[in-house]
Amino acid sequence: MTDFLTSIYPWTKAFHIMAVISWMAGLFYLPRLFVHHVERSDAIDGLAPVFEMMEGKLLRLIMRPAMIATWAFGLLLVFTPGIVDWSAVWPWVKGACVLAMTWFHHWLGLRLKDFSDGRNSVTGRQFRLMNEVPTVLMIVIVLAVVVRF
Ligand code: HEM
Repeated sequence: MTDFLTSIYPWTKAFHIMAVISWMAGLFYLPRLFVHHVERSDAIDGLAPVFEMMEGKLLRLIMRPAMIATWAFGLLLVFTPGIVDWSAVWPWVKGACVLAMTWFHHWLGLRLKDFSDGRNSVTGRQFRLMNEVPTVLMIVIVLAVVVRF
């Protein structure tokens, strides 16, 4: 099994990176959609359900499968022999940031449910601030895996 994981390592990493790009695209865009949902949807009748449809499709059809694929390929990389040196700092930093990114994904899902239940209480400004969370985490993760401090 470990020989097999070693032989497919470049493929696993390639698909991990593709999944990461897709997941990140959604994590960056969904909070932006929420900003406009909060600030603009009262201006035009029928706009709020259009936002909800776009947000729901982004979350369910792109972000959720991409998050699952990121985790699946990432864990295959973890189990590939010789890839992760647990005595180094970077895997722990990356692990903590990845857990925070996963929490952020679920936080967005809860906010979407609030919108569909008509009880959103987060302001556009707060969504703008939260939009920085995946940016900061992404910077730390990429530095951790590439620079390997
Ligand atoms: C979801 C759980 C994740 C796990 C378990 C995981 C695990 C791993 C592992 C073990 C590697 C292999 C490092 C190597 O080949 O030397 C890797 C590579 C990589 N990961 Fe992740 N990762 C996860 C999520 C993420 C996220 C969220 C990002 C970006 C925001 C990311 C970006 C990368 C990049 C860019 C590489 C390639 C680094 C290189 O070329 O050496 N990963 N990941």
